[in-house]
Amino acid sequence: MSSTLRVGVLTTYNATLSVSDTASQDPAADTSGPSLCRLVEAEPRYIVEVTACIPDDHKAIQKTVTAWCDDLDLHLVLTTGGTGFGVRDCTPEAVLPLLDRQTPGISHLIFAKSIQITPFAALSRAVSGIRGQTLILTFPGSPKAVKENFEAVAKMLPHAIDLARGGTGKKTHEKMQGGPRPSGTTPAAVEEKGQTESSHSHGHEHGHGHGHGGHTCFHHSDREARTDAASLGLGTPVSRRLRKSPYPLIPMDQALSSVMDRVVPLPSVQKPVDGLLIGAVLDEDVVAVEAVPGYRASILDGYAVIDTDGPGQYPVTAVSIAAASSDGSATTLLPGQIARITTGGALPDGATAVVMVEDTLLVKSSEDGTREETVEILAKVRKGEAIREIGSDIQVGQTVLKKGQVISAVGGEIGVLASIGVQKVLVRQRPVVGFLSTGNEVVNHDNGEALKMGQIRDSNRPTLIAATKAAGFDYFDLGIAPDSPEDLEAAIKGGLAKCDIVVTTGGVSMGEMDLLKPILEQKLGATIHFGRIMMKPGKPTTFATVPNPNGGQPRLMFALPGNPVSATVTFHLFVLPALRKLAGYETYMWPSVQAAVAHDVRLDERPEYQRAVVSVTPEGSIKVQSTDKNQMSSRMVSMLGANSLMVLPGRTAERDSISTGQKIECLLISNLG
Ligand SMILES: Nc1nc2c(c(=O)[nH]1)N[C@H]1C(S)=C(S)[C@@H](COP(=O)(O)OP(=O)(O)OC[C@H]3O[C@@H](n4cnc5c(N)ncnc54)[C@H](O)[C@@H]3O)O[C@H]1N2
Ligand code: MOO
Ligand SMILES: [Mg+2]
Repeated sequence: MSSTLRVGVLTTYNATLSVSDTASQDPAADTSGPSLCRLVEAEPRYIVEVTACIPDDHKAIQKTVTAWCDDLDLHLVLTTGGTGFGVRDCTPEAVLPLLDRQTPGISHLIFAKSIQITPFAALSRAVSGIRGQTLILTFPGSPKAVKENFEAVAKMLPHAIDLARGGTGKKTHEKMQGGPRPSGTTPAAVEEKGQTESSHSHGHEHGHGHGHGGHTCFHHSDREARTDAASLGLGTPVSRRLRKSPYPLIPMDQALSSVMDRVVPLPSVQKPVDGLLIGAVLDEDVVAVEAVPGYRASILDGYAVIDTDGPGQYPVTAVSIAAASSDGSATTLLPGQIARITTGGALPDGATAVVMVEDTLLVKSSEDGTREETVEILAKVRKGEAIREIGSDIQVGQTVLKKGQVISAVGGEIGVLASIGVQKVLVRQRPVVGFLSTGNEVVNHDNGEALKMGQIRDSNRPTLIAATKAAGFDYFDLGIAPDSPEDLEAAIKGGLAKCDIVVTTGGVSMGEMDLLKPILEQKLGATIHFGRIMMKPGKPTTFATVPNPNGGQPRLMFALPGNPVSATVTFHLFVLPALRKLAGYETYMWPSVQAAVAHDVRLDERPEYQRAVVSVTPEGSIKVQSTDKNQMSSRMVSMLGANSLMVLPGRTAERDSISTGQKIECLLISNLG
């Protein structure tokens, strides 16, 4: 069993609730999804890799659970919600047909524990089982029930997961037992012994004490018990929105590998050798089928000689000016003869060296004075001197370029390919990225009109498009979409049809107009791999994979935060490396240097990517300076002149700043200043 167990947490909610349904509910209460994530991640062996919050919809539940089991091959899928008696509660009905095998023992164990706490546990219709190698448990929709249910199975879960994946479960079992398992002890029996009493709260999926003096109600459905039941759903009244993000705050390195592990380089195509090839990554070794030079060529302007003739006066019997030979053959030099030759001219057969004109004297010219007839060779020359032999630059059969090599803008690769007559090469397709700005307040930066109260100019799209162009990638400008589900869905779908990556900015945080996450999950069938990162700026950065409307590899979707600096920084940290990997680059992350900070830097509680200028001092050391003391994510001026992002760790009790002169890692996102 791998050391980390990858978990998916699916929260379902009733999207048809009206505002009045929430009247008696405690809006500050936690939600079951985030509670479950916290419970799971309290155990270091688990990592919540994906979460989703979707309506109580049979098909939507099946789609998500199937994708998590079959595509993501998670170890464990936990659902919360939809297990009660409510008319819309359909999680068991959705999940049951997906199971290859049911695990009634686990369901009974949960039931046995829950019924000790409240008789209303009898109203849970939760199921559990295995699909492929993934264990699936369905929990009710209240945080308390979720806690009790999870605690009921917590000790046994790793063992169950191990068995579901074909393991023997021996290790886990021994660990649980504090030693090797005595033969004949069943996992269930072990579990019973290992259980601790969970707190006797009354929280269960069908109603309890919030605001109602402990009322319990048999017929209440799952949704009503979710006293916290706000949601991130579309069409859900703001009063019912989630008050805590259901997306776990994951560390940056996890977010980066979550993205990069899902980026598969694009297929390859034959492309002509020309300037459009710059930036492309070769997907084949290129072997020379022509030699360079293709004939014995002179390096100098002078005389082709036979070295053994030595210094002396010789008749000039032939001329070789660099040009194609009219009959395809070379002239022949006999001992005692020399030939006039220019740089690049073909050597006559028999010539063994070239003497430069500066090392000769004219002895006799023709009668009309136009031709050299006799020339004196002043110095001795060595055999082979000033001759480029056939293939001395590139031999036939030599591998000149390697698969994976980038066709640089410097010119070397194009030059070599051209010199050996290669007309087409196999290169990775270049990805295309689409940019969509979102927000009712956002207007085109160049519309020429004065801004109305509440409007802002779209700085994100021009910024990201410019950075994309500079990196040599193609893009589609998808314009601006207002904060309406229909407009956003249509604009993103348009982008997905023609772009390998779609990047949106705005609408990913906690506001009622922040619709990107629910649209991705509920309208586009996307799998959100993360929705929040422990970083500054860029906390709500969202990454999803979306089914490709044209078939093939899923599309990648980055829903970046709207704040301009957050959008720009996360674009550099995630999108450009993803584009480079898609394009086949083997090195796709930014290079970094250690630089001494030129001033004290205060640390934020979140690991921070501060905009900075890295430079080389006259003494040759590398220093770094923040661009701006006030590094707010809305202040685009903090990007001015930045060539680097300082990688600052989060503040700890031991360290709250970096002192002047201390070295810090800096990512180089542009040339050194
Ligand atoms: N209750 C909470 N509120 C916020 C949180 C949070 O955790 N809880 N996170 C904050 C953080 S951090 C960020 S970053 C932002 C992200 O906001 P959104 O991605 O939802 O973006 P919007 O709300 O649409 O816009 C934010 C900001 O950016 C301006 N904007 C949007 N698009 C553009 C554009 N194309 N060009 C220029 N400026 C743009 C927009 O007008 C807003 O001022 O959320 C915090 N809130
Ligand atoms: O994380 Mo946000 O991007 O700070 O403003
Ligand atoms: Mg917002």
